[in-house]
Amino acid sequence: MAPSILPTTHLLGLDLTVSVRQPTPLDFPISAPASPADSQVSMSTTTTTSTPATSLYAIRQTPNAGRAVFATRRIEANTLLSTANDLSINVLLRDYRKEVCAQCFFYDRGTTLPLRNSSTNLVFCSPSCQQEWLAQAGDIGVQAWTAAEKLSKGKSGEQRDGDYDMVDPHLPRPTTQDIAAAWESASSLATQIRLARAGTSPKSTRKALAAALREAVVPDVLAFCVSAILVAYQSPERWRGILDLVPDERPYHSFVDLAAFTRSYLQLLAVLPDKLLPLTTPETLITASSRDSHNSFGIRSLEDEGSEFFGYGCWGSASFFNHSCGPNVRKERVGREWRFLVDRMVEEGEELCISYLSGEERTMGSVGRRERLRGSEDPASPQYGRPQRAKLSQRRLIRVTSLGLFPGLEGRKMVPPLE
Ligand SMILES: C[S@@+](CC[C@H](N)C(=O)[O-])C[C@H]1O[C@@H](n2cnc3c(N)ncnc32)[C@H](O)[C@@H]1O
Repeated sequence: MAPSILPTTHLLGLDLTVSVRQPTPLDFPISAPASPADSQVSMSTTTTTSTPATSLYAIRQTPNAGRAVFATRRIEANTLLSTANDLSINVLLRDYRKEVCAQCFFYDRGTTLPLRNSSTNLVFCSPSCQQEWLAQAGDIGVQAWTAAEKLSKGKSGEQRDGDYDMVDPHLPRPTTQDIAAAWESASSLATQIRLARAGTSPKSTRKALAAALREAVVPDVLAFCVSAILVAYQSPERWRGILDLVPDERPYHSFVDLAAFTRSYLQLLAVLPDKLLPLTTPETLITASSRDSHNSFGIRSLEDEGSEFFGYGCWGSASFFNHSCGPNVRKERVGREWRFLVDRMVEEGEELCISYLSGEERTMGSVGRRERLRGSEDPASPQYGRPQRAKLSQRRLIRVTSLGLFPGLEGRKMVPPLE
């Protein structure tokens, strides 16, 4: 039966121009590099087609929308298709760190949660969530998050990079060459910091380390990088899941964004536990950004149509659904899991789609939705016409609101919801 591809495109009149990536085997070994990889600024760009363990659907290549999920038999309405419990890279926005449980993302309309871990500054809704988080993080995770928290808090209270928050979202996205050059230019400082950490350091290398620590911190970017490095270190299987996702070769939405990542890299090189240093590399961080960009799900409040955007995360197994504005699959977050349920009866061979939109976007007109789904308004850009996922980046959303492009939505409580 012929697959029904791009239902939304027709509904919205979108002119999507998404290139098809051929599935190829994974080429990125998970093991730590033998030596610091500061001169490697490449990312792994291959994807493979996973085989889900279900008789309900299969993932297949489509002519013009990459891989997609197709029903392999008739499925009744309200059938649970899959449960994604493989949260890997994720960020809980700093502004919400006292209000959202770091384990199950419970949120009670802005109430500060009762249990706080003093070294990481994370809060929990219950002792069991706290214990579960600690067990999953392990000693190395606690050490890494403690080090990041110290950096974010700074000696004189909270540090914020003003430029980062205020950047114009319409600035051009860095090209792949810009990205390679930025990471390359961080490499000599990185080498010095590594030498200083190894204790074989003349004064100049110790200075490099001190300089990295004096730079302004962007806590949410730092958290993204810590999370990525920990996934790469602790969960080879989940990291492979990340590698399997469709990459965005231009994941940084501005030069300020790119600089925040290279700076976070140097800062983390200066403070993370020794064991994590072999994976604290441009390759890890570029790979993480490139996969996160089109594959993250927003983590939102469960009430008020998800008006509170707490953060975002990658659930590798959930990232093969394409977007439709008339989806036949609905998604529900239950704690750290996503559940996908068929909304109406589907026939064998039908494409199973979710909506990438949420909150206010669901009630937007087609023009507004089309704008939200476009990666770029520049037809020359490879992002042009590409549907973008939720967060696409919380960083961008925060800036959009701070620039007042959504009048009345200023302030972090009113970040415009995207999914
Ligand atoms: C989360 S991934 C979905 C799975 C993806 N197609 C793959 O091959 O892995 C999101 C990406 O899929 C593509 N996509 C999703 N929905 C689409 C649609 N309705 N039409 C065309 N491309 C779509 C876009 O490239 C988007 O960036």
